[in-house]
Amino acid sequence: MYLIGLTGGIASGKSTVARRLFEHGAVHIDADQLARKVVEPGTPALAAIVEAFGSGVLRADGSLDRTKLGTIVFADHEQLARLNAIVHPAVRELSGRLIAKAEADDPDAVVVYDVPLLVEAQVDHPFDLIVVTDAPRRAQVARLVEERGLDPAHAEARVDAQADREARTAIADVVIDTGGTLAHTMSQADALWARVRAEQRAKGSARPG
Ligand SMILES: CC(C)(COP(=O)(O)OP(=O)(O)OC[C@H]1O[C@@H](n2cnc3c(N)ncnc32)[C@H](O)[C@@H]1O)[C@@H](O)C(=O)NCCC(=O)NCCS
Ligand SMILES: Nc1ncnc2c1ncn2[C@@H]1O[C@H](COP(=O)(O)OP(=O)(O)OP(=O)(O)O)[C@@H](O)[C@H]1O
Repeated sequence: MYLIGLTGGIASGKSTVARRLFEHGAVHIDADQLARKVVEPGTPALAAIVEAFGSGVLRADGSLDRTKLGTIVFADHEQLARLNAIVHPAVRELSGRLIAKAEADDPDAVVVYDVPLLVEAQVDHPFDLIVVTDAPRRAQVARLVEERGLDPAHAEARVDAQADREARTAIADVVIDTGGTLAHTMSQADALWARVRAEQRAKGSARPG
C-alpha cells in the first residue's frame, strides 16, 4: 500500500484533487464522510454530543442538526474543542480500520486519506506522502460564499477555525497550488499520480525476490 495524507483548508480543493486521484485508480477515504457516519442516530458519539450541547442540536427525527451545531462551534473555540474531543477519536479509529481494510484488499493499493484537519487533529497514520492543497484565503472565502451559500462572516469563521496556511505547508511533502485554474490543479494532480506510481515501481523492483 502507498498511503497519501491529503489535507488543505476548507474549499481549497481537496475533494477535487481526491476525485482526480480516484479516477486514476486510488482508493479514496474521506474524513468528512466518516465524521458524518460516526454521529448517525444510535452512535455513542451522538449521545455524547447531546450530553455536551443539549437536545437542541437534534432535529425532530433524532438526527444531528449540523447547521445549528456548526453555528455554535465555529463561533466559539472552546465549544469546537469539546466537539472535536468527541468526534475525532471516533474518526481516527474508523479511518484506521478502513485503511487497514484497503491494504488487506489490495496490498498494492494507493490510498488517499482526505482529511481537512491533518495538522489540527493529531492524525498519526503512517503516511508515505503528505499532500497539501493551498489556495489564498480570499479564494477560499469566495468559494464558500458563491458556491456554498455561506454568508461572508460564517465563511471567515470557518477559515479561522483551522490551522493557517503556513502550518499546513510546513508539514507538506507536496503542495498543490489550487489558487489558479481547475486545469492547473488537475495537471498537478496528474503529476502527483505519476510520481506515486514511479515510487511504487521503484520500491517493488528494489524488493528481493
Ligand atoms: C460542526 C459540523 C456539525 C458542521 O457540519 P457541516 O455539515 O456544516 O460541515 P461539514 O462537516 O461538511 O464540514 C465542512 C468543512 O468544515 C471544516 N470543518 C469541519 N469540522 C471542523 C473542525 N472541527 N475544525 C475546523 N474546521 C472544520 C472542514 O474544512 C470541513 O471540510 C461538522 O463539521 C462536525 O461535526 N465537525 C467536527 C468533526 C470534524 O472535525 N470534522 C472534520 C473532519 S474529521
Ligand atoms: N484551481 C482550483 N482548484 C480546485 N478547485 C477549484 C479551483 N478553482 C475553483 N475551484 C472550485 O473550488 C471548489 C473546491 O471545493 P472542494 O470540495 O474540492 O474543496 P475541499 O477542500 O474538499 O472543501 P471542504 O474542506 O469543504 O471539503 C470546487 O467547487 C471547485 O470547482
